Amino acid sequence: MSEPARTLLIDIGNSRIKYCYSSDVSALSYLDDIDYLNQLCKSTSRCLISNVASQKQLKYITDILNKNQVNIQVLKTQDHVDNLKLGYQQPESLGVDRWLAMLAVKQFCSTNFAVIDLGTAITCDVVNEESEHIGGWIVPGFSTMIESLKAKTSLAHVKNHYIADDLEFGRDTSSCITEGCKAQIYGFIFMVQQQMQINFSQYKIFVTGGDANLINIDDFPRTEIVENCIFTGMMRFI
Ligand SMILES: Nc1ncnc2c1ncn2[C@@H]1O[C@H](COP(=O)(O)OP(=O)(O)OP(=O)(O)O)[C@@H](O)[C@H]1O
Ligand SMILES: CC(C)(CO)[C@@H](O)C(=O)NCCC(=O)O
Ligand SMILES: [K+]
Repeated sequence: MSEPARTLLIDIGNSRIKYCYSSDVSALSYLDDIDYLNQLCKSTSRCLISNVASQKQLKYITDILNKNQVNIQVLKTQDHVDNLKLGYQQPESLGVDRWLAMLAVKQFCSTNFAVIDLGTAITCDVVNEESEHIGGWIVPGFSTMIESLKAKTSLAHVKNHYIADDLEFGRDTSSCITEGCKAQIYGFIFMVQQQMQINFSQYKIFVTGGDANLINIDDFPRTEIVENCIFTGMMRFI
């Protein structure tokens, strides 16, 4: 029997490329060697792409897909999909990853919500019960904070291995950095919570992204982790 038709989903993130098939969005892998895409093309005829990296990066990937006769759809941020009204004056300038994360959460959440993506950048986007995107925040992500701290100080030589399960005060340079940057993320989430509390009587907060495992979610009421938000959002276009 031939394999069922399935679509390849590719998320070109700021620092790495992830992919999965529409048959199982939870089984995501990292495309560390882009040329491996030639292998992936053998089991698909269609591909959806979200890209927040460079056009050059996107072209490299679409060239491989075209060569393998895979049908490509590059997703672009659009206003008024699934009734979601974007808060930007120029909606198309809102990152497609942020838009897809909001569309993903809208699939299962009908109350006011904030979605926080802990990636290379950390973003927060707030959507009310009327499906209006109120706005959001963009700050450096965990690794980005550490890299910029090292670039601007004489801490460049410090190796950062240790990350505590719960938030701790550091007792050497390395743990002061990792725990301190973790504390920045805790602070960010607490501020999201405070603003949600001020604006809404009912709300939920969802956390996603590569660094979601850094925080202890039990420390935050009304907050839960949702994995693979971007791919779940992409499934809307299958
Ligand atoms: N091999 C890796 N490359 C990059 N980041 C990694 C890697 N392994 C773990 N990480 C962690 O994942 C975080 C990045 O998260 P994520 O993978 O969601 O980012 P991304 O690929 O840039 O996508 P996004 O566009 O969502 O930011 C980094 O801050 C880092 O701590
Ligand atoms: C903010 C990031 C870097 C987060 O990945 C991405 O969504 C992006 O490049 N966005 C474009 C700018 C914006 O969303 O306002
Ligand atoms: K992100």
